[in-house]
Amino acid sequence: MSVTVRVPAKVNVQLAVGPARPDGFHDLANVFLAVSLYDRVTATRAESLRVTCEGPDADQVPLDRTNLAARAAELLAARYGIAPDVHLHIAKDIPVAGGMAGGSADGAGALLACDALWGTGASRAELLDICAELGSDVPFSLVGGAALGTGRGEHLTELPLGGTFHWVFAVADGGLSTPAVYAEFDRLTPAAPAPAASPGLLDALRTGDTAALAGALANDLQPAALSLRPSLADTLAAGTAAGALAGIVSGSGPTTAFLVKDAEAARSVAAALVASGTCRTARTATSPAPGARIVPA
Ligand SMILES: C[C@](O)(CO)[C@H](O)COP(=O)(O)OP(=O)(O)OC[C@H]1O[C@@H](n2ccc(N)nc2=O)[C@H](O)[C@@H]1O
Ligand SMILES: Nc1ncnc2c1ncn2[C@@H]1O[C@H](COP(=O)(O)OP(=O)(O)OP(=O)(O)O)[C@@H](O)[C@H]1O
Repeated sequence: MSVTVRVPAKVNVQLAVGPARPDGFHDLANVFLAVSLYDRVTATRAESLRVTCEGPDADQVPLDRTNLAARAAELLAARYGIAPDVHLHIAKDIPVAGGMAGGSADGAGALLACDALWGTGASRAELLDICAELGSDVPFSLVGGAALGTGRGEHLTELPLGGTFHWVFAVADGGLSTPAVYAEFDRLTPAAPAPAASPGLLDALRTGDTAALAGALANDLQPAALSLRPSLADTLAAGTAAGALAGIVSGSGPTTAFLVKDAEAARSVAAALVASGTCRTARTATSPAPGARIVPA
């Protein structure tokens, strides 16, 4: 018997970052939006815990116990006093180390798949608790849609969304380390103010107003990502020159996200980005997208 779960990537439409806390994390006002790029995690009973991965970036994914999918299985099994004997297969479509929460998606996906496979019957609150232990972005991968993350991003308030948003993602060569980007933020921002969500941005999401959302996109980690990877400025310029309403570094980068008017604009901006030679590839996607869901057999 197998259980397959589909889990979306995310883009941060606002990422307000406060000063470093004593525990090394940063308080955030993190407005997450799930987008229609998905990983699939399949859990199958096995003799022992094993992870495999397929997809264009599969060679960059660790297959040992550091994989967030493996860690999710171990945490759930430990909580219920069972052996984490499961084969987790990841069909990876979300760019790796791209600031789109790909590893987090696999953690949330494995958790939901193992819960169903083992019949543990964990409550939603317990699953969210395990997600928060796995990583700051993991609870949102379970929930999907749109949400404001506070604390280190793990405390979620779901947000209403009034329409469909069209995106183009320019995938860069190589990844950026999330801790390195936060450390660069600390170096560049000696006195960061307390983070707060922008009322204008929340209104734009609620009313589905693409132009207003384009004007409100904001990522406090963008200067740090650009400092570590200056060539991202060329990608941002190429996307806006091609007709995107706005461009932004996605989370800790190096993927850049472009908000566009409609599906046709998405196709032409993606083609122009690839032709510009400033990215490895470009993907189109829409919001909203649902959180982690079991795929019917
Ligand atoms: C950049 C974002 O993707 C935006 O959603 C997240 O804030 C990062 O979330 P994540 O990858 O799930 O991060 P975690 O696995 O929890 O933490 C990895 C590292 O990122 C830094 N980190 C992460 C979240 C946070 N609020 N403050 C931080 O400083 C810390 O150095 C931490 O050791
Ligand atoms: N299932 C997984 N898929 C991809 N990377 C994983 C996974 N589990 C652990 N990792 C490790 O996590 C690192 C970050 O990968 P990931 O794709 O999650 O980055 P990200 O999208 O930038 O994350 P975030 O947006 O949450 O900061 C990888 O370099 C890899 O070593």
